[in-house]
Amino acid sequence: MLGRVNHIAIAVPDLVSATTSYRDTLGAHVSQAQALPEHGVTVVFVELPNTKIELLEPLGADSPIAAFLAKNPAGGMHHICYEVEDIIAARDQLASGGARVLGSGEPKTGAHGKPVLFLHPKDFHGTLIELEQV
Ligand SMILES: CC[C@@H](C(=O)O)C(=O)SCCNC(=O)CCNC(=O)[C@H](O)C(C)(C)COP(=O)(O)OP(=O)(O)OC[C@H]1O[C@@H](n2cnc3c(N)ncnc32)[C@H](O)[C@@H]1OP(=O)(O)O
Ligand SMILES: [Co+2]
Repeated sequence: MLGRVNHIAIAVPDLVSATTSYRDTLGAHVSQAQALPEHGVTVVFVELPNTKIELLEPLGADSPIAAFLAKNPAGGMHHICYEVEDIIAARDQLASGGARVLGSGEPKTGAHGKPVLFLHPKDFHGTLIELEQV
C-alpha cells in the first residue's frame, strides 16, 4: 500500500524562528509560508534531496496541533506522510482492519493540492500517519 515518504512533519511554536533555523543555521531551502485554515495550520516545507520536512505552526482556535504543542512546548515530530496510489482503497482496507481514520473519513485537500487522510497514532505504534494520494 505505501509508497515513498512524502514528508516528515515537525510541530513548532514559532514558524519564523523555525524557518530561520532551517534556512540560516542548517542551510536548507525553505518554501514560503502557506496558511491552511481548513487544516488549522500554517506550513513551510524544507526541501531536501530525498524528501521534505513540513514545519507546522497552529492557526486558529481549533488547531489540531494545539494539544500536541501544549504537551511539547518546544515542538517535536508530529507525523509522517506516506504516498499512496489510491487513497480511497487504502482507507477502506485500513478501516476494515480496524484502524481509525481521523476526521470525517473523507479526504481533504492537503498542502500539495492532493487528497490526504490521517490515521490515529494509537493504531500505529504512537506515530500519527498522513496518507497522500500522488
Ligand atoms: C498542511 C496540511 C496537511 C498536509 O498536507 O501535510 C497536514 O499535515 S495538516 C497537519 C495537522 N492536522 C492533523 O494533525 C490532523 C489529524 N490530527 C488529529 O486529528 C489530532 O491531532 C489527533 C491525532 C486525533 C490528536 O488529537 P489531540 O486532540 O491533539 O490529542 P488527543 O488527546 O485526542 O490525543 C490522543 C492520544 O494521542 C497522542 N497524540 C496526539 N497527537 C499525536 C501525535 N502527533 N503523535 C503521536 N501521538 C499523538 C496524545 O498524546 C494522546 O495520547 P495519551 O496522552 O497517551 O492519551
Ligand atoms: Co503533513
